[in-house]
Amino acid sequence: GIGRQKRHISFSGIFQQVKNVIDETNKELAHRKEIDRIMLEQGVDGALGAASSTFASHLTRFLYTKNQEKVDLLSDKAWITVQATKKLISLTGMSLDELKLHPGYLEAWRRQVAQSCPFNVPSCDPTVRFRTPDGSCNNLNDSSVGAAYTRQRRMMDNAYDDGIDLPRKISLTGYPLPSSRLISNMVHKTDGCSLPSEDFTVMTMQFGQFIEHDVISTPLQRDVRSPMNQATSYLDASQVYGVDVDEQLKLRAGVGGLMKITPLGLPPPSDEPICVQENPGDYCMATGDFRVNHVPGLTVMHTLFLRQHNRLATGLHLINAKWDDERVFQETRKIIIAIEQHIVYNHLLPTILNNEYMTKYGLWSERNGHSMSYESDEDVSIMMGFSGAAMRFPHTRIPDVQSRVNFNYKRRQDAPIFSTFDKPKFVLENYGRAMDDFARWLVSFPAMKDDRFVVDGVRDHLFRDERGESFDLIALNIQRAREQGIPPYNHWRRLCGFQPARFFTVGPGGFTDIPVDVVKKYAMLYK
Ligand code: HEM
Ligand SMILES: [Ca+2]
Repeated sequence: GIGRQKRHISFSGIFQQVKNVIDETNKELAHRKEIDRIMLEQGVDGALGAASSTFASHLTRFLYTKNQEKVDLLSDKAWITVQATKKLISLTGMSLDELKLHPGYLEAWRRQVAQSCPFNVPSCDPTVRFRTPDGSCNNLNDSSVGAAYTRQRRMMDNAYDDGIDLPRKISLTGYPLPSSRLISNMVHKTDGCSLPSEDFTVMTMQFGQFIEHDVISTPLQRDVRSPMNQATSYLDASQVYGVDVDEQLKLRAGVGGLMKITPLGLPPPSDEPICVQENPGDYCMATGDFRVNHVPGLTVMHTLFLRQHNRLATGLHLINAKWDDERVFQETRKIIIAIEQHIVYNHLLPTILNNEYMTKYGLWSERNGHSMSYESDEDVSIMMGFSGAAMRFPHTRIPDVQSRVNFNYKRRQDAPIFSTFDKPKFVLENYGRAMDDFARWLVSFPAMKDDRFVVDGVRDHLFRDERGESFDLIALNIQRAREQGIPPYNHWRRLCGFQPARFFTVGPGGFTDIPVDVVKKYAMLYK
């Protein structure tokens, strides 16, 4: 039909067609931006931003856009790519797969889109001693892989309803998917069943969130469904130091390799105050990652690493008097990164993977010396299934409270977790000594069990405001996966070499790794 005819047009014809759709889409983008500008001037978006207790602003604190200019530029290009693809599909009558395989369109597309791509491939000096701030040049074969502000990747095709950018709304049966909140209520509500772990302290949760912020930071990108990562994908303490030279310089003291720290030993104030300041003297803290103020326990982790940096730098400078600020800073940073990696591999991962898998995948550190293993053809960039789903599993480890434990571990004072979100007043209490109290809690009280139950403090009362309205973290997780086109359960089973589940039963042909009571719930939820 039409598709076949069109495939025979000349290359210059194809080139012109691609050019036209891109030009047209550029014009549409300019128009949309003009509308946005007018809305902002008239206060529609502005009103949301100004009222700091609104849900919208709470949510944007968690999925915050760090470098608006950079993210906007990249999002615009991504938006144009998506919209122009849709236009080409309707213009040519070809399917997405046919277009992708068509040599003429592919070539015309590459030439024109690549030309306007704002991303430069970094050039690398293989002799430098230290990691770059943004993670580039770690892999000399592919210098931008894993760098900040590059794309997240997929393990398999996306599962958008239209294969391009439409969030998943329809199940395989053609019926609408159940509401995320309903799933959360039926499967993840504790009903008093959420038990403390018998093996692990709150620190396993808190250190987990801390290192998650080292490797993942998905910005809110309007209209574009293929997220980028604002963090470096490497475990390189970018949540401590930032992801570019400018960020690092802002956080550094400029002498002796030290980082800025207040006289009370706390992180310095941020010039972007995205936290809730309630008491006089409250201030939002600045670290390499903007999420530092989310809960007191997380602020503790940032403070620990900051103090440890300055402690090491002071010592290194003492024994290497000739080293300048830069040298002391970089040598210290290198040690801090090694410490963090050591804890991840030898202490955190074994709380998640059993001995068999730790050994099978060679995850333990060497007992002596260091490992020289490096796989340059391994793509280290964060996978969307990881940021959007798998790495969120420790949400089940979150306790309902954030607690202070006194110096002799005798008294404990609980604050409901929902009362602490984004409020630095908790750690600032008592001239910052409350930080120690929260730290003692992290290492002396249990995290919650790794099960399907999630405490009400984040499942019912996330960002609860004065009117008692709130979010549900688990419903957000489920919804986010649908928005990001993360493939459904059976796709992952196939990818892992298992048969897909065909019936709501346990055993052959059904679910094999989910308890029968949960399978019954799924049978009620899904067609
Ligand atoms: C105090 C405890 C925690 C709270 C209040 C919290 C809250 C949140 C919120 C509100 C989001 C954004 C949800 C969305 O709209 O998609 C989020 C995302 C996420 N959380 Fe948590 N979380 C906590 C602990 C953890 C822990 C312990 C881990 C893992 C070790 C974790 C892993 C993640 C990941 C991977 C994301 C996606 C981040 C991104 O793509 O930028 N969280 N969390
Ligand atoms: Ca990193």
